[in-house]
Order: sequence, then structure tokens, then C-alpha cells
Amino acid sequence: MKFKLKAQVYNWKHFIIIPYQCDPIGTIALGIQKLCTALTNVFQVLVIAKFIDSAILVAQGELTSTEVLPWLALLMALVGWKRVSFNIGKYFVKKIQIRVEEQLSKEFTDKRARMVYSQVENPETWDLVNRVCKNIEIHVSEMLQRTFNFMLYLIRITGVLLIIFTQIWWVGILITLLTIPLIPISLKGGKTAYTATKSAAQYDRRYQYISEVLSGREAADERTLFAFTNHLNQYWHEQFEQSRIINLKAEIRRSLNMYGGSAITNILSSVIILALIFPTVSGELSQGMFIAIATAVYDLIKLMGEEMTRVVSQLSKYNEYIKEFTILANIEEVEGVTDLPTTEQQVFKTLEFKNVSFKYPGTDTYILKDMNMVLENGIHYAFVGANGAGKTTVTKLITGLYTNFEGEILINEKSIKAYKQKELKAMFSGIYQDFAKYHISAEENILIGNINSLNNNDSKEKMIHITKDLDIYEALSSLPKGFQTPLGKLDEESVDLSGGQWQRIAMSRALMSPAPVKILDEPTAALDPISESKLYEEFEKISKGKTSIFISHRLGSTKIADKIFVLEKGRIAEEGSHKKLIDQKGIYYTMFESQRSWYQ
Ligand SMILES: Nc1ncnc2c1ncn2[C@@H]1O[C@H](COP(=O)(O)OP(=O)(O)OP(=O)(O)O)[C@@H](O)[C@H]1O
Repeated sequence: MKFKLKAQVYNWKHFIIIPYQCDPIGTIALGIQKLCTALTNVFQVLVIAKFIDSAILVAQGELTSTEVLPWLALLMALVGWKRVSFNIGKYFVKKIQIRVEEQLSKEFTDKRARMVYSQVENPETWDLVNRVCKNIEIHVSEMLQRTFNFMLYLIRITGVLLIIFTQIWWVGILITLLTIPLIPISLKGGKTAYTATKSAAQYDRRYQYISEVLSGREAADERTLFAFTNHLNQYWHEQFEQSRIINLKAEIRRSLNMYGGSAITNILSSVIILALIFPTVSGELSQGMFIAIATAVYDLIKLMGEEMTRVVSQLSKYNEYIKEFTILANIEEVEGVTDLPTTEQQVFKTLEFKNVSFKYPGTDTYILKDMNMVLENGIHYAFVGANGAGKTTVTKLITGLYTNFEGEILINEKSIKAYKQKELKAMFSGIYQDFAKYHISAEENILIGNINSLNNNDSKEKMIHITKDLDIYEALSSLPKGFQTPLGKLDEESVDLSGGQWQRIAMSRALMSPAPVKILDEPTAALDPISESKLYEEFEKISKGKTSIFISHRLGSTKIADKIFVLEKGRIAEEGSHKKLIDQKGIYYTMFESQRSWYQ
């Protein structure tokens, strides 16, 4: 049996079902171990009473000393067994944790990959993912243990109460009545603790990020250059404090509730034990039974007043956890998003936007408004416009990342919504502003652009052509292990590349893909305008005769395009070749003139 994450409601029953699905044997074994422990505890009360009573009879000369030995041996055996069984329990908990981590981590990784793109871009979703997935094996094994402990305490309490009832009934009733009010208090305590964790999450996220900036490799140079460490330290401290205060307040409130309640029951339990003296003196209760019950009452009050309330409070905390588990499991998914691109070569003829309007989910501002355009096969297009004009948004719509647009987007005269994910993946390839630098070999960095033919000889030949065209072949061949050299900083033998070299690698990756339409969304933003424009020219030469879409707000790079779209106020304000737009003396002309000095 294996755990499968489904879009369903998860509740307290899943405290047992989830670990059981991950590790049935471990879960059953842990349950048996807990049950044995509970029964041992109840049995122990009777054995202690018998042992003391027979010891007193030995002292009075009514029994021989050997007659007490079986009870002593039984008592020792019970205590020894409890210790052994505790360690057996620990072994099964570890076993369950390993299975849970193995299966749930995979399920949640897949879930994250399948989520709709609006959730991928939503920081609150990442907070939720963090809360649910971080240390998931600990959460799940704790849920199980707390549930078992709850059952174990119930068995223990019922058993001991039964013994007390059979001896002196009113004491049993009194204990039950005294501890009932503690249950709602502990339930509330658990909820408070989890709500605190939730509201502290935003501060946690910030201070963890700052911590990364303060200690990570990525910002190391800027840390030295701008000397902002002290300033950020201060900010880190503020965020950390906020989180700490929220958690501390919740803990204080919870403890006050809990210990206040159990202090009262403690006092009352002393009264009960005092009351037990009378039936003992009158002979109604044996001395052994008095001692055993008195110890059991103290244990029971502790169990019901502290341990039971702690368990209930933890269970109510996990009840909040399982609610978030449910929310994450039910996040909308995109069908087929994890599929590989289809191996069928896609044919691109046209792409048309008909009165397309779009706003990001959860926002009120239209980024695109009644936008119309037509893209045709074999032509180089460019989208230009000021920062925030919506250029990247257009590419997200073209590649099918968002489907909640108004109007129509047609690919080859068929609605984009009718295309399968694997077809869209085979239709478009590209690189974006924040392209990835994979810490794997140079060769793999490029070949994964065509995932369906990773180890194929044709792919390797194509890679050599592309890297030669993009002027990176020499640099990669002269690395210590050539194209097999691991890039980045992971291994000792890894070699890091310059920013421009990484960009050429990312471009090679995009060109490896057999997709007929290539998108270049400012992967070169880090370069100076002249280098960017040179790189775009190289890319244009290689993809001659193919359809490409360049995005940049630097017009020197995009003027080579056959057709340029100028985006302004959510629609195409101007379109045409560089020459036509210059002659038009409109927005493009003004923008171009203002950037002229960048290229001199
Ligand atoms: N996930 C998102 N949720 C909400 N708003 C967003 C999201 N992504 C982008 N926006 C907003 O949409 C607008 C257009 O952004 P977009 O990235 O498309 O612009 P751009 O023209 O590519 O800009 P730049 O040249 O700076 O890259 C901006 O106002 C941006 O704040």
C-alpha cells in the first residue's frame, strides 16, 4: 500500500490512516506496543496492591516470605517490560518517519509541480507549502503517536477508574467529574498554538530570507560592496522578535490555562486521598489497595490534568494542521502539467489574440485590455514597452500558464484552451529573465532543453552546432572535463561561469528544443545594452526562418525583428518594422531616440 495525495477532506481519522498507508506494519506494531503499555499500567495497580498486602501479611507472620516473591517478580517484570517496550516503540516511530518522508515528500513535490500557475506565483501558497511540508515526517508521526497516546490514556484511565469504582465507587465519580472541564481548555490551547504559528509565518518567512541574504553565497559580493550587513541584521532581528513574541504569548496563555486547571485538580486529588483513609481504617479497603489506589489517583490526576490535556491540546493543534493539509491537497491543478512535451513535431501557423483582457487572479487591475494581434510562422517578433507594460504577461498567456483571460487566444485557429499541456510544451520554448543555472554538467545544462532525446547522438551533434553558433563552444571545450565539467559551486571540481556564459548556455538550451516558436524574455537584462543587442543578433541569425519572440525594453536589441509590437496601457499601441515605426514618429520613435545614447 502506498500513500496517494488526493483532493479530498483530511480529518482526525487521517492521523492514523496516513501513517498506516505509508507503513502499515510499523503503524500496527506501534499500536500494539501502545496497547500493551496501557494494559501493563492498569495491571500494575493490581500487582502493587497484591504485593503490599502480601508483604504486610509476611510482616504479620501470616505468610512465609517466599510467598511474596512471585508478586515482586511480577512487578519487576512489568517495570522491565515497560522500559523495553518504550524502546521498541521508538524503533517503530523512526521506521514510520522514514516511510512517511519517502512517500509524502514525493507526493507533495508532484503536487507543487501540478499546481495552477497563479498559485505558483502566490507567496501565501509557499507559506502554506512550507508549514505543511517542512518536517512532514515529524508532523505525521506525532499525529499518530498523540492519537495512540490519547487512546492509551483512555484505556489507562478507564482501567484504573474501574479498579477504583469496584473498591470505592464515589471516588471514581469524583475523579471523573473533576477532570472533565480540563478538556475544552486544552482544545482551545491547541488552537491558540497553531494560530500563533500561522501568524508568525510571515515573520518567519522574512527573517529566513534575510538570513539567506546575510549568509548565502549569492549576495556575498554585494554584502561587502554595500556594507549593508548591520542594517539587515537589525531588520532580521525585528522580524525574529515579532515571530518570537507571538509564539511566546501563545505559549504563556496555553500554559496558564493548563497549569491553572491542573493545580485545582491536584488540590482536589489530595482531598480524595485523605477521604480514602476512612474506608481503609474501617477495613473496607486493604492497606495494599489504599497505597496502590493513592498512587494511581495521583498518577491519574497527573495523567488527566496534564498529560491528557497536553495530548488533547496537541491533537487540536494537529487538527488545524490537517485542515491546512486539506487546503494544500485541494489546490487546483493543471491537467497534464507534468507530462513531457509530445514527441510529435508541432506545426506553427498562426497565433491570434482577439480582444484579450487579463488581470492576475486576486487583483482588480487589467494588465491587458482588449488586446488584438496576429503572429505568423517564420517571422521574428519583438514586444517592447516600458517596465511593467505587460510584455512578460503576454508570454505567460501565449504559453498557456494563465487561462483566466477574457476574449480569445487562438493557435492555428484553435483555442489555446483546447490544447493539451504536452502540445503547448512542444510548441513553445524559451528563456526568461530569471533563467536557471543548473549545477550539473555543461552538457546536461544544454541537453535538457530537449528532454525527449537527452542521450541521443543527434541531440549531441545539435548541441555542438548551437554552442558554436552562440560562441560558447570554445569556452566549454576548454573546461577541465570539457562539456562534462560540472558547472556551479556544488563540487570541488565544479567550475563557475561568467554571467554572459551562463546566458549563452540558457539560450543554447532553448534552441535545443524542437519547439517551433522560441521566446526570449530579457534573459540578457544583466548585460550592457550593446552586448545584449549582439546576443539577440546571434540568436536571430541561428533561428532564421523560425518564429521567435524577443522581449526587451531596450530597443537596440529588438530593432532587428521583422515586426515590433509596442505595448502601452494594456494594448498594442503601435506595430510594424523598425523603419516603419521610426517613420511614424510616435511612441516607438520617442523611446528609440531617448535610448540612442546607450548604443554610441
Ligand atoms: N503574479 C502577478 N500577480 C499580480 N500582478 C502581477 C504578477 N506578475 C506581474 N504583475 C503585474 O503585471 C504588470 C505587468 O508585468 P509584466 O511582468 O508583464 O511587465 P513587463 O512589461 O514584462 O515588465 P519588465 O520590463 O519590467 O519586465 C506589472 O504591473 C506587474 O506588477
